[in-house]
Amino acid sequence: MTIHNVSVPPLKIDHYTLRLIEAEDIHSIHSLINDWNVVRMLSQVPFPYPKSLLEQWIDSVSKESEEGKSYHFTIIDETIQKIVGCIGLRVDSKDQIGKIGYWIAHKYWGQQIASKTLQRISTWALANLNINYIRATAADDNMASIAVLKKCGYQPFGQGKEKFLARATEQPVSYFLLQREDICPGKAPSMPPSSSTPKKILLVVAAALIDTEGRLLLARRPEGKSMAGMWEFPGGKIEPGETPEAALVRELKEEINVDVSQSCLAPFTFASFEYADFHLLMPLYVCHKWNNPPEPRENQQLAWVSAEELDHYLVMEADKPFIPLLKDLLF
Ligand SMILES: Nc1nc2c([nH]c(=O)n2[C@H]2C[C@H](O)[C@@H](COP(=O)(O)OP(=O)(O)OP(=O)(O)O)O2)c(=O)[nH]1
Ligand SMILES: [Mg+2]
Repeated sequence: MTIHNVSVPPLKIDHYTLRLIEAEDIHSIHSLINDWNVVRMLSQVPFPYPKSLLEQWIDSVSKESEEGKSYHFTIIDETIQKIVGCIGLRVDSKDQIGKIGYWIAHKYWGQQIASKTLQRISTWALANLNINYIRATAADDNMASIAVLKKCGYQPFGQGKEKFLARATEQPVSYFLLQREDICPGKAPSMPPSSSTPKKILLVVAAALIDTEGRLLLARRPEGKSMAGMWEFPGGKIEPGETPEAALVRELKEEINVDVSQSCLAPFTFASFEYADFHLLMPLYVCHKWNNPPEPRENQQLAWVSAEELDHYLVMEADKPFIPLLKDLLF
């Protein structure tokens, strides 16, 4: 599937840059991680940490990142041009979960590097990888890490015990989970649900563009939008005074540079779905004819998807009932 070809630009946050770990990083990383203060909080790392073992690890994670199985980054502080820690996650595509881990060198503790970079990588991962959740584990005596996870929106979801190699014992640990809904840019905290306050109805219009090979176009909500990383049908909100068809013609031009005429939009079905903050009412049109090949204008990924492939895409909750109908239409 196309969605595994993730390009990984260096990620920036304040004066920190996260870039994929490279073989040459070994000396800096080894001098920073081979420290009891750091290693005692990492379950998989022995102490002392032989350089040869680190070399093997860097080698294996470099291969894994080419295969889309894991993404491990060095954190560089640009003001001093030095590596200050590492952060990364392993992707479990079957369960659509990313398992995250990080450490910051002892001399750089107290600068909020972990929370800034955890926030950055979590937002990137949920928007760009084939995952729905990120899971983290912290030793119960790692108060700093637990505070970082909570600050970044991770929710505790259970406890257990894990072997910590450096301590040569099992340690009690807490598990944390971050869901896409926990990252919502610009969203005001929602009021507790109340059955007496009706939700605002949001009118949105969307299109299933179908090409001559019988595939339909999905777009991925880009980083910065709510529910980033979920796949949807191109379209958007109907503005006051607009007809749904006029809004869809406008949205298709704005989002994917496609010219369609209103007469080529055939009403297909609609979604009526209650989200936490609003009730979505969204007509879906089918369209077979347009000008200009679709191109992403909002930094979103686009994918032409066949009926067989549809189930592999994480579509917006409201769109799920469309899938069997569209499969019937495409076959
Ligand atoms: N376009 C689109 N929106 C959908 C789909 N399914 C679904 O739940 N939605 C929701 C997500 C959003 O809450 C809302 C549409 O918002 P949007 O962000 O696309 O709106 P827009 O294009 O006007 O963008 P913006 O200017 O507000 O950023 O409808 C879908 O298949 N397509
Ligand atoms: Mg839109």
